[in-house]
Amino acid sequence: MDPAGHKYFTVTDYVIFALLLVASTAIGLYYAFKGRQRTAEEFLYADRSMKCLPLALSLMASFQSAVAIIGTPAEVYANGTQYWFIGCSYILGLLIPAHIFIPVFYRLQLKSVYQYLELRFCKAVRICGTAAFIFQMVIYMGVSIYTPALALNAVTGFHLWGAVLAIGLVCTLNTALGGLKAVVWTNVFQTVVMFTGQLVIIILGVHEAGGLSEAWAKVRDGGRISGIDLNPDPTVRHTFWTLGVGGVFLMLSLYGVNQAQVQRYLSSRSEREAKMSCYMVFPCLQVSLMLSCVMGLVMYAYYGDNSPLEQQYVTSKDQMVLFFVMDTLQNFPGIPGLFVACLFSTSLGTVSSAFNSLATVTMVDLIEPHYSMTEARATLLSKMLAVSYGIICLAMAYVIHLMKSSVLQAALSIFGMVGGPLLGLFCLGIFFPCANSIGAVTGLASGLVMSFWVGIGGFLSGMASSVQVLPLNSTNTVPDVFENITAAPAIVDAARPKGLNGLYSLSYMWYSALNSFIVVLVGLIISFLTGPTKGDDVSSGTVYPVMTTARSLLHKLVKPGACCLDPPEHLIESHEMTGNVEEDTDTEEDTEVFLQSNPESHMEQDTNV
Ligand SMILES: CC(C)(CO)[C@@H](O)C(=O)NCCC(=O)O
Ligand code: NA
Repeated sequence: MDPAGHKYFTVTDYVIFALLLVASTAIGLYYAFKGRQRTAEEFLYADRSMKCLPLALSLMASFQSAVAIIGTPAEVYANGTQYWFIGCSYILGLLIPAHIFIPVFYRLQLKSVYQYLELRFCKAVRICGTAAFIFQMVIYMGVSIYTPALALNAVTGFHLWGAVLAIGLVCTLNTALGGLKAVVWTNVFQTVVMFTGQLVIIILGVHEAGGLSEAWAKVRDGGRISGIDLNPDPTVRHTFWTLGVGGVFLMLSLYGVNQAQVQRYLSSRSEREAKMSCYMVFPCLQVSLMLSCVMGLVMYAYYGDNSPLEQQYVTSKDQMVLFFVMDTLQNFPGIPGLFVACLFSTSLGTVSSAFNSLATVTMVDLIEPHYSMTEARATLLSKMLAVSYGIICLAMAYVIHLMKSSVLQAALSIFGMVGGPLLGLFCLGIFFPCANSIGAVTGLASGLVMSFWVGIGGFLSGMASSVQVLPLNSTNTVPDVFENITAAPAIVDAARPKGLNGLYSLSYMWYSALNSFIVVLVGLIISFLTGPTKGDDVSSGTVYPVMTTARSLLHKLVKPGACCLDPPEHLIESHEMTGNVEEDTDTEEDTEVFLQSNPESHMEQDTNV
């Protein structure tokens, strides 16, 4: 360690790190030459030929970046394992996309998820949705590129913008040259690196902390193992309700209606395969959550309350994990390099997946409907788009550099603030046949206004209150302007936020639920005032038949197996119309329910798109 507290990489570390970047680029190049990417369909949808295991890993990689690897342990170190309860939200957060969103989107054979909005409402709604998505992803990219670079810079003195540029360059190359197939396969590789890196660090870390039983005793005595917190107060940052229920809406906005994910569902060989991949995300996400939470515990077992932040080795809690690795595992050559590779790897995957989806929506939703062009032209343009977004996101990283906040909360807040209203918009279309276009646009606008009002209000009032109060009793809270004061319950009771401040101190985990609810509510009210859409006027296949499905499910519970033994005639017919019979030999039961409820709709499908 030098006087500035920097710890340095050895040659082995550099070699391992460099290998990661080279391997990621090589996979991109391989698919670039193998697939040739002659058509935009191939570039953006991998010719709709993907299998479910690589897709599942890739689905996970989209929204799992260095932010989670660095932010989660820091959260657990500071506030205990309460955050782990977000794992409960994965159940509904993945079941609902698999059984509601995937069937609707897959059968419409969409080119982008925003095309749904035009089919269901009108072109204006589609453009608003696309714009909101681009905005969300560009900010999120800034966070996920910047996070690993900053940590690396703070701890090893590695050049900050050098690291940012390296990520940007590798991802841009990958996306521009390789297309979706390359992105998916690099994602698979990166996920493996991520799991390996975390696992190795945990094992060695436990060893350094004095063995398993010693480590366990320390975290238990330090109060880091949290029991379930059932406090219904929505302003408490992390409780079972904010995480387990609020988290469902967060998950839906990511895994249900986000283009990056829907594009992966659509690229699979069959609807069944798409659903399976969504199911398979569940264990992968749980393992990943477990590893990052355990990492936080290991860090606590090693440092106790005497954190590197307090000893001023690092300046923010998001730098702690990497510092921990460099501090304890420097004598294991290559291990710091492996961990840095793991950090960069996860962010690389996220960024390539985002670039690819951004290029897709810009092409499909903003350019194609207005200008017609040849296939070759279109492919070239999608590649140029990937490059342009690369540059914009680098600029965004600089903006994030200027803001100082906890990266995990920043990323999840962005998902809730922009992803929440988008989720609301899709729910309005899918579940409420009466909603009309005016309602949809006004609803989306209200949701966005609400979200920025509460989000920015919360940010500012959090900043104000962190100046006044917080007599830190050294241990379990680390000051952080982006976090609500509710992190320290004792203080909150004394100064309970009132009026608007009550709204501002809403836990960021509720943002997605609140904002999507506002969109649906306002959307319905305006639709009724301006003349609700009549049932027959809704494009077929764009509404999920909630009541029919519920009734059929109920019926099946009473008479189990009835419909499986004796499928009605029209069911088989309509099945053929969807065009993927060869894959769907044993479709699950609820699919049949859905088909049964509106068999005609699928016949018109092809002419519709
Ligand atoms: C999306 C969740 C919440 C799913 O666990 C998780 O991946 C996460 O916390 N992501 C943070 C953002 C990121 O890692 O880039
Ligand atoms: Na990732």
